[in-house]
Amino acid sequence: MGLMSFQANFKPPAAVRGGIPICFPQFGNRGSLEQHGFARNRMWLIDENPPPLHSSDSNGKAYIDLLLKPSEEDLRIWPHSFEFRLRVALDFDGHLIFTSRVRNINSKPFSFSIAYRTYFSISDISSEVRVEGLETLDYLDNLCQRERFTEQGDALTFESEVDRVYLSSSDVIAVFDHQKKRTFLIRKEGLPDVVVWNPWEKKSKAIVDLGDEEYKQMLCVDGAAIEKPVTLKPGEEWTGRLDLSVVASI
Ligand SMILES: O=P(O)(O)OC[C@H]1O[C@@H](O)[C@H](O)[C@@H](O)[C@@H]1O
Repeated sequence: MGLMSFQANFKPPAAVRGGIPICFPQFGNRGSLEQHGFARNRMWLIDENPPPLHSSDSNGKAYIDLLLKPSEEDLRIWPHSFEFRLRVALDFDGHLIFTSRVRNINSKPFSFSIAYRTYFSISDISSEVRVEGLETLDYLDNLCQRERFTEQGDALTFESEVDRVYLSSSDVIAVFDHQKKRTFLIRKEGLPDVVVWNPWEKKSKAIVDLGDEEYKQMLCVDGAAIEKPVTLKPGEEWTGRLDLSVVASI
């Protein structure tokens, strides 16, 4: 379901162009950190003994638990101690489920943004793909200095670069691919916003780890919490969940 660029660079600390990098604790350049925050550029540890999750997050699934804690260097640029636990699970029906838990282990509150940057592999962005679930929503357009607009169309189709944050969406979004006769379903909890990004022709040429033509076969649709950052008091924990699946469509 996911796209991995043929030009992707797998050498840390660069983020990988494809898959599902996690943008945390900042989205884009809305803060002083590197673009999309540092989490996607770090090595996560395998969490051998995570605090228990709800049984529905484990039963009948294959899963791995990952853990990110800030390094000394991270704390210098973002002085907030946290534990970010991520469970990546696959169930028998092919649902890929990401359960994130961010805990404040500091003595002061902090706020963060998060997005699961999800690269979907599609047949052809300009003729075969539409996104449903964003109709009538307000969005911030990154191509117009984050100005706020309201989505007018019935479903979102694509004919040029798109870089938007849709606000307060429903918890199910669908990406239809007519040629491949399949639909990606994005179900989310705790993630009110949805980012839609495709760099289109000109910008793709400027992105070194994306082939010049690869924008045609990719679409990013990210479950996210951006407009209203999440604030955690000392000891508090936030949970967010993203469930991705594919169904056949006509
Ligand atoms: O190249 P990156 O860091 O993965 O980001 C890709 C794009 O992600 C979008 O969400 C940003 O609004 C763009 O500005 C950015 O170019």
